[in-house]
Order: sequence, then structure tokens, then C-alpha cells
Amino acid sequence: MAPRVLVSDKLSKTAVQIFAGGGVEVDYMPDLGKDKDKLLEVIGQYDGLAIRSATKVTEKLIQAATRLKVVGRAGIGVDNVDIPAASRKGIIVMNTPFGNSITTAEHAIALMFAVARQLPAADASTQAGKWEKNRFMGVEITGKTLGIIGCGNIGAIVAARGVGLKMRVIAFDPFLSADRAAHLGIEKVELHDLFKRSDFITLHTPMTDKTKGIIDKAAIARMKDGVRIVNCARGGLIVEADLAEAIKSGKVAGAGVDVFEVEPATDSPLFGLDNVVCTPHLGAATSEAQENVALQVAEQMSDYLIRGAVANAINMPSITAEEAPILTPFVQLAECLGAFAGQVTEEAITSVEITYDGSVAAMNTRALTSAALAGLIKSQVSDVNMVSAPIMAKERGIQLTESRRDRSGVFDSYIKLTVVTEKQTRSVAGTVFSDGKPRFIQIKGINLDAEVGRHMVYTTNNDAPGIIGLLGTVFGKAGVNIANFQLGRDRPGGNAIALLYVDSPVPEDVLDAVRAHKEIASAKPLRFDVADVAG
Ligand SMILES: NC(=O)C1=CN([C@@H]2O[C@H](COP(=O)(O)OP(=O)(O)OC[C@H]3O[C@@H](n4cnc5c(N)ncnc54)[C@H](O)[C@@H]3O)[C@@H](O)[C@H]2O)C=CC1
Ligand SMILES: O=C(O)CCC(=O)C(=O)O
Repeated sequence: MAPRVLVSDKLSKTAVQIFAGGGVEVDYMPDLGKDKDKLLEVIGQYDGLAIRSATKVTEKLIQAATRLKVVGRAGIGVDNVDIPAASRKGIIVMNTPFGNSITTAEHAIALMFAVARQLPAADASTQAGKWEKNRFMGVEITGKTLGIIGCGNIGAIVAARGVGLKMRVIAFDPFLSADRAAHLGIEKVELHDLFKRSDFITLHTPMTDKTKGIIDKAAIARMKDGVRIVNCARGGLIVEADLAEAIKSGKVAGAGVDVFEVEPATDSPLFGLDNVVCTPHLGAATSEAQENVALQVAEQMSDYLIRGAVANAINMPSITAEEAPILTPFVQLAECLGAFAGQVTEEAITSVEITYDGSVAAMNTRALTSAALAGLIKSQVSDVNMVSAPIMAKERGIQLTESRRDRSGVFDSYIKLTVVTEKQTRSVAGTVFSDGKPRFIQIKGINLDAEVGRHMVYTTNNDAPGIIGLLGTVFGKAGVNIANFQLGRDRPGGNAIALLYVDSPVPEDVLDAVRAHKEIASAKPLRFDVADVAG
């Protein structure tokens, strides 16, 4: 069955063509995002949801989205999506991080000019026939200091434009390296220095707990008199009432505001003030940017729904379309290793160590680790996948260590998972054979070579005669067919294990008959619901 995607905001029709051309069924309902109740009613029918900023992907919507696998934001900011709730439900959230960056940077520069020369007011006055040449005295931009708060994709484009306009560009961004600043031809500064020195300040950070209200009364007090401020990032970065006061007092000479604390903004303390230029969140509104983001989001979502490739996900490591087929057998192996450890572990897990050995060490191990954690947690919570597993492991206080060794031994690649509880440490290792199927190759340090089947039984016992006979007889009597039987031991007469792949689930009373034997320490039924396992 073809996956179904709902487009619930206004997106270029290019997106619809790409979905349809890629084998995805698509419903284009650009106004549905504004109708919360109707959206709640229909969301259960879709595997994907493509949005811009009008659709609010709340926890309530996510709970109703029983089939949803991916939310694609045609744009950058994902503050309209409850990412923790989506992650917990195993839903990937993707954005298109570059498609509208140039357009948004250009809008910031446009607002800077509009404020420097009071263009909208001058236009209105001229068209009203007033010819007020003396009223609209502007300022030059050349030689002025432009302070950029947040120098990521958009901030860096603004920086380059600022340098091109012969401005002195300074930037505050804790993640901006000195090398990158030098490469951009700008100066990296601290925030207080930026406030003190800038003639123009432009904001380009995401909205986070740290950036919310970064421009408030106290910040404005530290700025140069007559500073001009531009915000094309997110409304809540500026406390609008504080900015309005500072404009009225003349401390701030003007502001260009594209984004508001509450959107759509039908009222704001900034409205009607002299030299405040407002636009209705138009930063990304060019035909070029909208084509880019629509095309990109539709390609990314189709790639994920059809081929399992993950690009630009906020809550999941990327997997390219090329690496997906190579990675898939190892994803399944990692999930089987996790599932084995999860099913034989009865106490709370305190830590997990995953070692990648050989050529698998060069693969996308973040994705493999997520798969191993998903397998591990699935024995306790059925509704978990590679997206939700890392967050669930963290919530359970499980410490995670990942190591890679590019030398391999007997096997070209293998993965070893070690699970530590308060009582014991348990390890299981596996590889992928040339048939693409996962194999267990070591359990508790004991070597074996066991095909993974949907239904299995794992026993631990003393290495003594008669165990094969016991298992064969008890299972035979119960009508349980053994498809594969693997044994291993640490030394003759020492600790031994058996791993049996059986054609049907083994009833508890049959396992009790096995457990009753004096040489058997434990007998566990196992189930592996992974695509490529036998059975
Ligand atoms: N007005 C509009 O229509 C549009 C608005 N945007 C908004 O622009 C913002 C920036 O987008 P991009 O440049 O693509 O993001 P980005 O992730 O490439 O850059 C953001 C930068 O902010 C920095 N940053 C984070 N916390 C900071 C802090 N406390 N202080 C200073 N810097 C901090 C980061 O290190 C990063 O370099 C986003 O919030 C996005 O939602 C994006 C597109 C269109
Ligand atoms: O889709 C839009 O018009 C808004 C774009 C935006 O704010 C973003 O990409 O973060």
C-alpha cells in the first residue's frame, strides 16, 4: 500500500508533484492546518504530514496520529512541532535547513535599509501628496557596525552581505569558531560588546530558553543610543513592550520586525510607532525559497517513506538513500542484539556499551545504536522505534557508551552489545552473513553461530551429557519443531548455552519441563520481530 501524506499548509504545488511522482499518495489541504479539530479528525489516516508554520503539531495531534511516521517542515524553524512528543511516539521530524536562508537573509537586509531610510513612511507620505523632504532624514549604512546575534546559516549570509555593503560586522554566537569568523571577515564578540558597539543589530538565532527575550529592557539599556534593530528570526526573541518603550523614548531609532510574539499578529505594542517597519512573517516568502523548501521537503519525506533514507531530521541521525540498503542488515542485527539482551535481562539496566568492529565501524553507527536501543527497550515497551529509543533510554537513566575499532577478526564486521544491571553484566555479539541475515556469534563470551529466527529458546546449563537429547525429546513431544540448534560452552564441563530456533512459540509448560532438569539453569523463550529474520 502506498504511504499517504497530508499537506496541511500552503506549499508550492511542486511538493504535490514530487510526492505523487515518487509513489506517495498525497492530499493537498492548505487550510487544514488552521482547523485544529478537523486536523485531529483526519490525521490518523496519514503516514506523513507536510507543514509550514500554520499547522501546530501538538502532543494532542501526535497522540491522534496513529499511523504517522514523519513530519516534514518546509522551512527552518520547528517551534510549531512538539519534538519531544513526536520523538516519544517514534515520529521523525525533518526540516529543510537551507532552502529559504538566502531569502530570509535578504529580507533582514531589506528591513535594515527600510529602517535606515524610513522607506515605508516616506512612501506613504509621498503617495499622499505631502512631499516631506525634511521629515525623512536617514542614516548611511556604509562604515556602520552591524551586530549579528546568531551566526549560523542565515546569520552568515547576512554577515557576507554586510561586509559587501562595507559595514563593520561583529557577531555573537557561542558556536561560531574563530576560524569561521575570520573566513567570513567578521569579528566574534561577546554579547555585551555587541550591544555596546552596534549601530544595527540583527537577530538570527532559533527560539530557545536561552534566546527567549534576549532583547529586553536590560539589554536595550546596554545598547548605543540610536541603535536600529531587525528581527527576522522568531518573535519571542524580543520583548515587544520593552522595544516599544525604547522606540518611544528615542533610545532605539527604529526597528524592522518580521516576526511577533503572537502570530498572526493582529495587535502589537510596536504597531503605529514611528520608524517601526513591520512585515507579516515574510522572511521566507519568495517564489524561489518556496519552490526550494517544497521540493526539498517532498523529496526528503518520500525518500524516508519509500526507501528509509533519513535527511535533515531533528530527532534522528541521517541515513542517505545510498547507505540505507547497506545499513539495513546491520540495523536489523543491532535490533536483534538489543532484543536478545532486553528479553534475557530482568533487572533495571544501568548502562549499555556498544562496540563496532571491522567495516561496520565506518558506517552510520548512530543509527545502529538507536536500533540496538530500540530492540533493548522493546521487551518492556512495545511502542518504540529508532527515533524514540534514545530518548526513552535517557529517560530510564541508561548510560550509553559507543566505541569503534576498525580492525576485524574472523568476521569482516561485528557488533557487540554489553548490558550492565545492578546484578550482572551480559554481552551478546553478532554479525551479518553474505545472505544479509543477522547471526548471533557470541553470548556471554561463548562462541557459536546461530541464525536468528522469529521464535527462539535460550538455555543456560552445565556442560553435561544429555542436554541435546532432553531438549529434542521435550520439544518433540510437545510438537515444537526445531529448525536450528546451536550449542556453546566456555570449557569442557563448564558453563554452556544453547540457542534454538523453533518453528512456533514454545508453551510455558514445555519450558518448565526443560527447567526441571538438574543441569539446566534457565530456559527463556525469545521472539524477534525483525523484518529479515527466518521464520
Ligand atoms: N522570518 C522567517 O520567515 C524565517 C525565520 N527563520 C528563523 O531564523 C532562525 C535562524 O535560522 P538559521 O540561520 O537557518 O539557523 P542555524 O541553526 O543555521 O543558526 C542559528 C545560530 O544561532 C546560534 N545560537 C544558538 N543559540 C544562541 C544564543 N543563545 N546566542 C547566540 N547565538 C545562538 C547557533 O549557534 C547557530 O549558529 C531560526 O530561528 C529560524 O526559525 C528561518 C527562516 C525564515
Ligand atoms: O514558512 C514560512 O513562511 C516561515 C519560514 C520560517 O519561519 C522558517 O523557515 O523558520
